[in-house]
Amino acid sequence: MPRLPSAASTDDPLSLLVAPPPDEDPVAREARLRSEMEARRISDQIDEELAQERLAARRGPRPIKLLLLGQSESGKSTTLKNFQLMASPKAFRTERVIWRAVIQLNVVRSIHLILNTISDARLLQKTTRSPSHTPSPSYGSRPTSPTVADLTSEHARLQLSLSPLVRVEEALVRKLQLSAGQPALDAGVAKEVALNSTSGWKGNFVGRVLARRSGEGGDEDDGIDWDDPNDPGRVINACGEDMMRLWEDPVVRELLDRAGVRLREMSGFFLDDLDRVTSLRYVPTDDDIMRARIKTLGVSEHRFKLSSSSNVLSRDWVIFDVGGHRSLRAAWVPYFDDMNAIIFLAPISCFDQTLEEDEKVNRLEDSVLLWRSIVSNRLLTKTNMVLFLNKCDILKEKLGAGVPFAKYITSYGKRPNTFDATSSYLKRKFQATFVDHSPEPRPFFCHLTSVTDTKQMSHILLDVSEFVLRENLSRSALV
Ligand SMILES: Nc1nc2c(ncn2[C@@H]2O[C@H](COP(=O)(O)OP(=O)(O)OP(=O)(O)O)[C@@H](O)[C@H]2O)c(=O)[nH]1
Ligand SMILES: [Mg+2]
Repeated sequence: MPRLPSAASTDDPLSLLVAPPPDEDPVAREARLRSEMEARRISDQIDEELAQERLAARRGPRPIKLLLLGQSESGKSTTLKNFQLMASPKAFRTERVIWRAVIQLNVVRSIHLILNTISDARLLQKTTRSPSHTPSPSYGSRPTSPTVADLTSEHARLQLSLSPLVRVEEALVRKLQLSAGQPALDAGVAKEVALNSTSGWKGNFVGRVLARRSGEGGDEDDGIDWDDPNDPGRVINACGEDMMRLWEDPVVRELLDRAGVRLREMSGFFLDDLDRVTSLRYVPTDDDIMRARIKTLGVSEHRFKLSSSSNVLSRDWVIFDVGGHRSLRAAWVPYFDDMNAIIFLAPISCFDQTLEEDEKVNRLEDSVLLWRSIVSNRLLTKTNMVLFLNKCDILKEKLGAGVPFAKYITSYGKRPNTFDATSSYLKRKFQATFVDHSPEPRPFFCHLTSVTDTKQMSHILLDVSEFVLRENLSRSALV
């Protein structure tokens, strides 16, 4: 068995070097022992100082922790994207390759919705012609559209020419879900593609793209391999003109209206940008990335440093993004402990919509109830609350198009159907809930937002960050 040399071992070069001289007299010996003791004292002192420094660095200024809450599609992940853009625009833009795939998926999903609506209408037309017809439950008691009869062979041609998009959709879903380490679902089965953000799908995706790029010498700037023969962008580009024809067709628009399919209000709507988005060399802009939609599963944690000219914000921040679907809300609770602030998003344009999870529940009502349960939660008594009354751009459009707010929110009564009046009314309602249900008095901090508007958000997020830091400082001064 091999033996380690002992301290006194004469063949250990280090022992030989530090050993006292064989002829050392008592005075020399005492001087040597004194200087060895002093050296040990200094060494111990240095060790102690290093240990203290390590401890202080570990304790550091604690990062500010921020949790994003709200129902599904309220704009949480979009708010996170704005924070990421503010903290590090360069890192944010390295992810354009992923968002390109997400936007392509959003586009082909919208086209499929249109094609399915046409197929349903044709089916309905056939069954209404048959003598034994009873109204289809999916169309309810809606009268048969006179425009169904206007569907021509050109529509049939478009349906056929756009059929390759089914495979493109499947390929995109597989690509994104495999990056997320999730089993790939059949694109037709999954109502909406959702990704488990805890598994770092963006990192996997970018990593694979970068690895392939370095192997094949692709484009250096945006991570997109323009020479990839399997790039879904090629089929999308080949179908581009027919997609535009389909979307701009008046008969198709009429069918969508009658079927209640309001594509412009849906998440991930890019059909008004088909010209650009289906071009062969399409690279998403920052604004496109804000509008791209992928549903969040699980909870993801994002760390970054914010800085400002005044250096007020130079702190580490950790932001937690969660899935807002009803089935995912129980996963929020473990994160309530030790949070400095919550940004709660309530999409106020949804006053005339119901939850995807439960079609009997009005979306705005769900937001108010959710807000009440968050502000009254005792675990969050010391947590600062920031409220974003979001999707103001869509609210303005809806009210401008004449959708009556009071029809859905009956307590609104006879007030004017304008953006100023409805948003002020909702702000008062949310504030009253906050004041009545908070266990302790807290400042009410609210913004009217359109979180897809990066310019507006850069100001709002600075304001929010300063508020959170200020409140955090005054709280720690009280402790
Ligand atoms: N026009 C407009 N669209 C918005 C706004 N806020 C969010 N969106 C869009 O709405 C969709 C849903 O937003 P997300 O940020 O993904 O919603 P979320 O709260 O993270 O949803 P879950 O992950 O399902 O919980 C995205 O396509 C966004 O681009 C807004 O203020 N205006
Ligand atoms: Mg999300």
